[in-house]
Amino acid sequence: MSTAVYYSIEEVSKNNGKNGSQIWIIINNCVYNVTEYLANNKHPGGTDLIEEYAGRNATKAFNEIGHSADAKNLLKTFKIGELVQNEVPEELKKSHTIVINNKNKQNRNCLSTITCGLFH
Ligand code: HEM
Repeated sequence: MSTAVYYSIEEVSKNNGKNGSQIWIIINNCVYNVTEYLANNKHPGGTDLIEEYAGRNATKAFNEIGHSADAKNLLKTFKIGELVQNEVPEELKKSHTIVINNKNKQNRNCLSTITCGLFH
């Protein structure tokens, strides 16, 4: 059973940290809520670098820095959903698919898995 939640680019863009909104970012085809992470000043690269992508696609920036496996694992903990399929850029559809446990879901079915092209 799939528990994936899908967001449109438009919906993500509303969560840009302005007017008290949360801060969501897109990396690959997934949506992450980084509000708390930034509020607690936890990013080793600084808050500003991520804030620049608030409500937007940060895939290129995230990948180009060459983040560690630890950083990618941390990122997974912020996942709240995925982009609606017809909005996933073509080049990202080719990403390899991995299966991860989605710990953020309210759903008690903790074995339910979702796919996300996070790693190559
Ligand atoms: C929520 C998304 C992100 C998470 C969880 C994250 C996490 C991390 C972590 C754990 C590190 C320490 C080094 C490592 O383990 O690779 C790091 C470093 C860094 N990150 Fe991110 N990062 C995120 C997004 C971004 C974005 C969008 C940028 C944009 C350019 C960025 C730029 C950097 C830079 C420049 C460093 C190096 C800092 C230094 O060594 O002084 N990060 N990030």
